[in-house]
Amino acid sequence: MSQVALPHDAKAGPTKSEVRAVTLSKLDLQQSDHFVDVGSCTGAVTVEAARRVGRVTALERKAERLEVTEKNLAANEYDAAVTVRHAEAPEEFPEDADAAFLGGSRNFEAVLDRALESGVDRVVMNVARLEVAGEAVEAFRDRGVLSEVVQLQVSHGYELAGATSFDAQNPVYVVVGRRDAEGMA
Ligand SMILES: C[S@@+](CC[C@H](N)C(=O)[O-])C[C@H]1O[C@@H](n2cnc3c(N)ncnc32)[C@H](O)[C@@H]1O
Repeated sequence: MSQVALPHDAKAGPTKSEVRAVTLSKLDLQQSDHFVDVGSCTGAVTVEAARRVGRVTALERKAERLEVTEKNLAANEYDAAVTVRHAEAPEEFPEDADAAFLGGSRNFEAVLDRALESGVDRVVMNVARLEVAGEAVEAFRDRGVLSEVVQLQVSHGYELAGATSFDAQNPVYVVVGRRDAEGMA
């Protein structure tokens, strides 16, 4: 399938394609999964997941960003049944989810609790701010689901004086939780 198209922009997104690639591999999505994207914003992760699983629920607390999710979904091909909801999680978090991505950090401990109650066995949270990353790691560890913490730093090459130089993006912490976690590998 073609690359994800994101013709519509929103502040705070998108999760960059390289970061999405790692995030999705850690989520280990299966066709039978019901996947929940908390903080869908541009819908970049929603679209990627909708190409891998049978059902997706996208939650976004900001109405104008949820509209961007919807418009970008319309610009892409996917097979999943996708539900988009204007809600601040844990509100509206579905009761039969299998895997979840927390791209937004508001209420994240309550969201994590709800996700685990709902039956999620894979959950990934991406965090840019160091202190929040520390809190996220503790929250995952306290619930016995901390499996991995990956720090990603991506730089993109550009041409400079006939050679290649790099533009660095901010680091991202990818906190990976699994129900069967036995602590960090
Ligand atoms: C960094 S952006 C996520 C980017 C998104 N993954 C993308 O690719 O465009 C975080 C988003 O999460 C939303 N958000 C934060 N906490 C939330 C919550 N508890 N429930 C729903 N949305 C939330 C914010 O409004 C924001 O749009």
